[in-house]
Amino acid sequence: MALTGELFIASKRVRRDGPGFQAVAASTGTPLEPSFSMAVREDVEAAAAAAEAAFPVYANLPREKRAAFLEAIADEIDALGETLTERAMQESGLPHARLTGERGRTSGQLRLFARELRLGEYLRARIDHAIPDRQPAPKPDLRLRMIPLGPVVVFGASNFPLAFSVAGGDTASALAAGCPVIVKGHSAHPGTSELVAGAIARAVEKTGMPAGVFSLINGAGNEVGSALVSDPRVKAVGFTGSRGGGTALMKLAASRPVPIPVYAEMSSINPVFLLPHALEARAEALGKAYIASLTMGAGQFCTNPGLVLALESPALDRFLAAATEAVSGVAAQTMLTPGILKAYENGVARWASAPGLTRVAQGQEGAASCGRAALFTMTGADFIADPSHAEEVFGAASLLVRCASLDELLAVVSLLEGQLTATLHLDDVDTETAARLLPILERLAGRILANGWPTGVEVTDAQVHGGPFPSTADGRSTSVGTLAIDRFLRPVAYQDLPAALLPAELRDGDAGVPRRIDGKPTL
Ligand SMILES: NC(=O)C1=CN([C@@H]2O[C@H](COP(=O)(O)OP(=O)(O)OC[C@H]3O[C@@H](n4cnc5c(N)ncnc54)[C@H](O)[C@@H]3O)[C@@H](O)[C@H]2O)C=CC1
Ligand SMILES: O=C(O)CCC(=O)C(=O)O
Repeated sequence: MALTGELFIASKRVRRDGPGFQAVAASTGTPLEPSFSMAVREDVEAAAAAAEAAFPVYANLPREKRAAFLEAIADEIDALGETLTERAMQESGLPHARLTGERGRTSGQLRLFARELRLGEYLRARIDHAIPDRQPAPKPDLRLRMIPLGPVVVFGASNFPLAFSVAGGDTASALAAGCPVIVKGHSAHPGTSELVAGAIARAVEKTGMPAGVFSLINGAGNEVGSALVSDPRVKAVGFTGSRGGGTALMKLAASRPVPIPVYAEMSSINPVFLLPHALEARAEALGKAYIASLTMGAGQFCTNPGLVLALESPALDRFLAAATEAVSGVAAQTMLTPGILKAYENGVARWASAPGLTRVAQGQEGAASCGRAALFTMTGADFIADPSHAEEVFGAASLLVRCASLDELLAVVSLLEGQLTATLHLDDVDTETAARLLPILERLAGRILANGWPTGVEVTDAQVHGGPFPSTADGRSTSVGTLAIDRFLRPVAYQDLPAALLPAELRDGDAGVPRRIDGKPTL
């Protein structure tokens, strides 16, 4: 399937003849064909106008039609097969197996949202019948359901060119909610983006969706993204990327005449707690598993275990010895972009020159495009003196904090910012310590794991991939799993409306969706 380098405005290919840009092969830096069009102001305008025009039609389609559209996108993505995987490999430097899995995850989550639409539970339909003779005043008839917000802008993420990009979780959940989507493509993988955008455009055509339901816009710098977030027709933003980028967009969205929500997933160091008995029982195995999680995908996961906390003990020395040995054997890995590699190397250099931090191990050297894994340690007391080292170093670098006591460990935890995950390694005998930590971790993170590693996010109903700031902009939501749909919905109550004006799900009789009627759950 030949790439054309065009944008997609209202599901149609559009070429811009001005200066373009090329992707580069992540592993060699060699430019890849073709040249990609860069959007101009009119493209932002056209995409926003088309999304606004599509919104009332798309939002009010029967749920079954939107479900069929999501499934058609999934089928088109699956049909791209190796063409998609190979281009994503070239552009991202990520390995074949990872991208094959990510392709399946991408189509899988679209199908999961189709199921969510059919279930209808997300509508939170509620009916409180009127009581006209209630004293001292009659009770009105009230009915509630969730409705979509309006056009959504999604920023494709560099580190998941499929599952968090053009047809990734943000797009799938926004489309499921009934919101048209304008994607700001990531310049690191424009070919991958074009292939997926083509799949969405074909699904739009095949299922008869309004064309403005989808656009893909590329652009250099921040101009196009800022223009999209500032457009009054845009009603919400999904973003995965840097803390600087995410907070800039939050500020921009908050300073609009009509502010809008930004669901930004930004930085997280995902603390891992090695509780004493678990550490004693399996120090070496934990050390090895830690490094496997840390170095997966060159450490370019926001769920990467960037901080490990444990109490000083001989078992901790054994853990560290095993982790050190494992890191030393890790081959350098291609990083996503030269910018991300540079940011990683700067982060590692900052740690290496910081007083109190010791680099205990490095991975093997590699090509110029590759990042080397790195393992650092420091004491709890030094961390408390300078907690700035808790800032995310995006890549395969991690910090082990050796604490003198549980109180010191708790003092370290109290200095941490919001996290996507917190992990406990524990045995039965550690339960009391874990129980002390648990309420603290609930306040700290969106997902709490026991005896596992935080990388790899299962896409399910009960998933939370979110957490307090700065792991995300709004810890009340998740960007993975079916609850992600909530970000793009708002409740509307209908008081005393005649049945003919009510949406089907709120009329009396069997509506085929779970509802709460006069305080009682149905279905
Ligand atoms: N924690 C995480 O999940 C991730 C963190 N990162 C961090 O971000 C760094 C840079 O990676 P990128 O993927 O390029 O992220 P980025 O945040 O620099 O860019 C992501 C997207 O947002 C846009 N953008 C960024 N700042 C903007 C602004 N002020 N106004 C308008 N648009 C803006 C960019 O054009 C791009 O499309 C990495 O080195 C890493 O530190 C990157 C990916 C994931
Ligand atoms: O670990 C995963 O599957 C998702 C991680 C993620 O969201 C990210 O790295 O941006």
